[in-house]
This record gives sequence, structure tokens and C-alpha cells, in this order.
Amino acid sequence: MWPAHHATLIDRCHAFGQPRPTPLLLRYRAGDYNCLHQDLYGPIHFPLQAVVMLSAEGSYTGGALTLVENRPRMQSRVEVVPICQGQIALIPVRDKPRIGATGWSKSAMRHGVSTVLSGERQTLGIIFHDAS
Ligand SMILES: O=C(O)CCC(=O)C(=O)O
Ligand SMILES: [Fe+2]
Repeated sequence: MWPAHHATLIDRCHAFGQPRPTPLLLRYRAGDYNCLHQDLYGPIHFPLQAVVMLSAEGSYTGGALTLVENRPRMQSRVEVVPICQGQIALIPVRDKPRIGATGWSKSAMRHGVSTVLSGERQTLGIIFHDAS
């Protein structure tokens, strides 16, 4: 069960040795990228995280927010998330629920940012759980 209130989640993080806040301001310049990863920082996590695009359209090229879904017994699937300035992408931290012929299962998700080719790209990453 996920807690209904953020304060309860944070209490749980602190009880499990995760006291450090995790929101991030990220700035990428030409040549910068963010390797595929999961923002898991201890045993406690909240299943969704937010990425807020701060940069205006046209202020950078490249730099696509990219999700990779590792499906059990299948090849990985990739999805590029288009976000414009002021928009928020809500993405899975670790698991994506899937409905199939035999019922529900989950895929492991990772996300990253492809290489920025020109300009500057800035985002705000909001991860709701704290880190160890
Ligand atoms: O800059 C981005 O689009 C994503 C950054 C990231 O990895 C995150 O917010 O967790
Ligand atoms: Fe991330």
C-alpha cells in the first residue's frame, strides 16, 4: 500500500534511513546526457515521479526524455516523451503495470535523457521519496 499523504511517506523514508530530500534542478548543455537509470535511493519509494520542462521550445536540440520498458521474456521497448516548457511528465520510478492475457504483470522501467546537441536544457525532477 502506498501512503495517501506525502508526510506519511516521508516519515516512512526517515524510519528506513532515507532523510535527504531528492528534488533536482538539472541543466544540460551540448554533449550532456543522462544515462538510463531508476531513481531508487533505499527500500522506500513512491511509484511515480515528475519531470517539469523549464526550457523553451527551440532553446535546445536533442535532449529527449526517454523511457525504456524491460518486459518479461520480450525485447525492451523505448518511448520518447515530448515535453514542452511548463509541461510535466509523470513517469514510473520502477514498475509499469501491464495487463495481458493472463492478468496483471509489471515491467521494469528506466529513464534517461539523450545527448543534448545544442543549446541548454533545464528540468526540475521531483521524486517524492527521500534518499539515504
Ligand atoms: O532531465 C530529464 O528530463 C530527466 C531527469 C531525471 O532523470 C529525473 O528527473 O529523474
Ligand atoms: Fe531520473
